[in-house]
Amino acid sequence: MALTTDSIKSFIQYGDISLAVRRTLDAALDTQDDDLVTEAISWSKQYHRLQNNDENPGQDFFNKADDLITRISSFPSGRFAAMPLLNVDQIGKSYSKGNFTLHPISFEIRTGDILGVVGENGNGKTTLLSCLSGDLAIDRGNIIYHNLRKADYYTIKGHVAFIPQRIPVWYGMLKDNLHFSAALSGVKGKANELMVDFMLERLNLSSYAHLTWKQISSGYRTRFEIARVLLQKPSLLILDEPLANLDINAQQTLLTDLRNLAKSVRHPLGIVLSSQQLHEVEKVADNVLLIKKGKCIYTTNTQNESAASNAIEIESNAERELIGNVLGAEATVQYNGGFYTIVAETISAKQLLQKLVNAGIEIQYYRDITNSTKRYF
Ligand SMILES: Nc1ncnc2c1ncn2[C@@H]1O[C@H](COP(=O)(O)OP(=O)(O)OP(=O)(O)O)[C@@H](O)[C@H]1O
Repeated sequence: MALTTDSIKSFIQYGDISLAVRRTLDAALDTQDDDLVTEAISWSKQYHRLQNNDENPGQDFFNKADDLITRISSFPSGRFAAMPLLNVDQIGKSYSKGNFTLHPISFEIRTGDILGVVGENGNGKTTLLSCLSGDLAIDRGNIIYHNLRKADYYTIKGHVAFIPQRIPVWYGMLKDNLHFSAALSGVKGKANELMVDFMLERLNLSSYAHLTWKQISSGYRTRFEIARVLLQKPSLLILDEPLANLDINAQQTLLTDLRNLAKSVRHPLGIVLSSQQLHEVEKVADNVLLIKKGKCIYTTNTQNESAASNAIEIESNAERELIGNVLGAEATVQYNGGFYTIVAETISAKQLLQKLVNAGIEIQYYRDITNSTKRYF
């Protein structure tokens, strides 16, 4: 576990304590040593207590970190190996009412993969996700779930977890629902207590454990739902717009956590998530599908062959005419209400930026979108 513990040490060194705590919990779980997991949970609780009281961690906190890191690193590193999970071959779907059609689409997902599904409202993201989760029957094509012997509804449901955009109401306390969820997947007795405690800490829900659905915000309901389905150990986790109810920090935390969860040594999984937050999704996804009017018009897996020009996106108060004059015939400039999209075939994204800066144009925001789905939005 030397690699993992080295990164935890560096998070602590640079003050990224929250990240260090989350990674330590994951690494402790990967050791499968219950005592170590219990101690990591209590260390994490100490951190959250300090945070809630606006206090800085003291020496005892860092000593405990050293102790946990040393013990975790004495375990052999498990090896993550990507395995085929799902093959989606030319699937399509129409509804009995209305005109919408999801046109044939193909892709594959392996354990450890994150697939981002992006597109504007009403373009078919939820439809595609519901086909993958088994909630909607497909009209054509084939989905192969590699580690299932049968692909009937109940078997798929035991293997694929789907978190909808609007989290359904649950009854009773959050903690009891988690115990129930773990029990449904066969985790009983002490192991159930440990795993629920772990999940509450891991998703920073411990101080909400005794609250009900009505008493927590929509962002926390999303976190609760993630904790609940993870206790059922799915091999494919599908999340419909999970970022929608989260603040910007929580979005980053969730995406980094999903990245790590997918490649967990103990329980690797595939993840599919839909979102409007294109750039955020592109940062963590292995492949991004852009769906427009029910058609997959772009995937990042094929972009390397198709990106024949360079593109940047900038935010600037400069007039379009001035930008156009500075760049001349080498680039086309488009204004998209707030942003300029600039495309050029012969000059690189960096050179485009350089020219603008050299001409004294003030730029509030810049992004190289040469290989981004954003170009096709
Ligand atoms: N049960 C249904 N019967 C008929 N049409 C439907 C049904 N469900 C969805 N649609 C239509 O299918 C299209 C795609 O909807 P879908 O929810 O898949 O899009 P989306 O990209 O997820 O949108 P959003 O980002 O708003 O959630 C829409 O035009 C919607 O009206």
